[in-house]
Amino acid sequence: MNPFKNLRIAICNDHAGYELKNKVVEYLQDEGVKKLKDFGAFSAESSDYPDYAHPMATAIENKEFDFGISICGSGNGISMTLNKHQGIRAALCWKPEIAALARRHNDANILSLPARFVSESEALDMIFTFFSAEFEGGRHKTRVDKIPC
Ligand SMILES: O=C(CO)[C@H](O)[C@H](O)[C@H](O)COP(=O)(O)O
Repeated sequence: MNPFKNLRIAICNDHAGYELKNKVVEYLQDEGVKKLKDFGAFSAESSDYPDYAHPMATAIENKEFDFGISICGSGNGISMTLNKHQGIRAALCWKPEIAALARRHNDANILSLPARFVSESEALDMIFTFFSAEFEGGRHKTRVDKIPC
């Protein structure tokens, strides 16, 4: 089953995530994703992740996209920025099991990847796993509903 064909996915990165982002874009296009928008950065020159993360988060909050993928060196700075937005649950993941749980238990709407700590194939595995998993609801919904402050 192709988990991407009905999805509108946004992607953002900083310089540290630029190379991996290009591989991810190629992968998603090959898989026939319904809609894909790259919010930048568009080069490996030093840049500031909030400049790309905030516009992507706003577009997801405005329902222009179903999900996002964010990539920086450690994955932390970009996740911290995205999670300032009320409608965003960005999950920093480093192995497929955690990516699946981010969807199943946390209803994450952004998969955040640490480009300097995962290989391309690990990243693509996580992407496939994340988008193949579904939120389980139930007790997890009760908890997720308590997150906003
Ligand atoms: O913000 C980060 C850490 O949370 C990202 O990993 C950045 O990509 C990283 O800090 C960039 O570091 P650099 O030394 O400016 O390349």
